[in-house]
Amino acid sequence: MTASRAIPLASMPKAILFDLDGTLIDSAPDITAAVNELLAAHRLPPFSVEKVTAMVGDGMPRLVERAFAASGTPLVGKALEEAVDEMTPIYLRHLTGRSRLMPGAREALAQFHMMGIALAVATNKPQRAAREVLLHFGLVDMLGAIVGGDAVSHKKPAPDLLLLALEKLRVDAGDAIMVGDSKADVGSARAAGLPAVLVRGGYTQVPVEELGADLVCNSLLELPAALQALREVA
Ligand SMILES: O=C(O)COP(=O)(O)O
Ligand SMILES: [Mg+2]
Repeated sequence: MTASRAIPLASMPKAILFDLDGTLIDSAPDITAAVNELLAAHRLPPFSVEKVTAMVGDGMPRLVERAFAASGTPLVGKALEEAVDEMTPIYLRHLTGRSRLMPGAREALAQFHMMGIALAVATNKPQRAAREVLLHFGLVDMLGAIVGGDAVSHKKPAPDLLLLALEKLRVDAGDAIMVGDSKADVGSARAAGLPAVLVRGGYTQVPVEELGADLVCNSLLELPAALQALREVA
């Protein structure tokens, strides 16, 4: 655990907002299967999980745009919109078969839930997809809100998703923290006025230490103790 800056927490937060892809779940293999099915329908060759992982983080429309661009057939305007529409049912067919919970995800959520902390997921993934994944892994009952990229006009790193989640939880930004894996998570947390915690092992292309988070954890297994320790020094 490394703190790059003192997290401004005098007490445990009233709410914790979690990113989904690369933070609570390792969904890159499913997302890759969806991308490759879409590309195959356009007679384009598949990409590796590593290659697709680098395209994830800014929502499904950007994923589709990046996949076609990387295939040497960039799409814009109506053609891109049509490809995104075509991707929607494909994406929904590849949500959980190859995905796993990240280490400590269930345990961390359960521990915070038991402590009475309100929990939400704020993800750039489409909302319906996010809900289905969380249902599959049996996490929905611990969550006070699930907000997805298509629920707002500006995805992370804009603050909109986090503010919507906080509104649903009825918690002020000053009483909450954001936990994620990438630049968009830190950006959205800064924009919404929340401390940002990053967890290693997600889908960032830039080392997490370089993203300006208040705290970096090796895994979600460390998170409950890390927050407790920060409270004790605050
Ligand atoms: O679907 C994406 O692009 C990323 O989703 P995330 O915000 O949960 O990381
Ligand atoms: Mg993520």
